[in-house]
Amino acid sequence: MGDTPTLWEWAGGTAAFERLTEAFYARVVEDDLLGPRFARMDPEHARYVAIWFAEVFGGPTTYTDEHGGYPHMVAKHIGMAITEPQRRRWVNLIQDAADEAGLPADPEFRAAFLGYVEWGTRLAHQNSQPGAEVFMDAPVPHWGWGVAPPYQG
Ligand code: HEM
Repeated sequence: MGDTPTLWEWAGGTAAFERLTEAFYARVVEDDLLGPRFARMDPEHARYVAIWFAEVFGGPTTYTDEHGGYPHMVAKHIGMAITEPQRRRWVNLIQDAADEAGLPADPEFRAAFLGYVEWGTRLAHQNSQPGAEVFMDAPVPHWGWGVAPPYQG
C-alpha cells in the first residue's frame, strides 16, 4: 500500500483544484441561494479555496504556510449563519463543478471527495451559527481514501 497515491495526486495536483474552484465560483455567483453571500468576495477567493483543497487532499501545505491555516479559514465563516439549504446547494454545485473541471469520476475518488465536502460543509454550517462555540486551534484536516483506496488494476 506504500504506493497508494494521495487524493491530490489522483485528482491531478493543485491545477485540478484550481479548475474545480474556478468552475464552482462561476456557478456560485449566478446562484439564487449562494450568489448574494459571495457578492463581495475577494477576487483571489477561488485560488485560496483551491490551495485549501490541495492541502486537505495531501498536496503542499501552502494554505498553512502562507495563508493563515485553519484558524483563518474558520474565522471567515463565523457569524455567517449559513442555512441548511445554502449548505446543500454548496455541496450540489461543487459536484457539478467537479464534473465540469474533469476531476476523476471513479467511485473511490468521488466517494472520498464527497465525504470531505459533507464533513466540511456541516462544520462550516455549525461554526457559522450565531453563538456557536468554535474550536479555532486545529490543523488543516488531511483527508484520505477511507475504506476504498483507488482501483489500480
Ligand atoms: C467544505 C466546505 C467549505 C470549505 C472547504 C470552505 C473553504 C473556505 C475557505 C478556505 C475560505 C477562506 C478563503 C481565504 O483564505 O480568504 C472560505 C471563505 C468563505 N466561505 Fe467557505 N468553505 C466551505 C463551506 C462554505 C459554505 C457552506 C458557505 C456558505 C454557504 C461558505 C461561504 C464562504 C464565504 C462567503 C467566504 C468568504 C468569501 C470572501 O469574502 O472572500 N463556505 N471558505
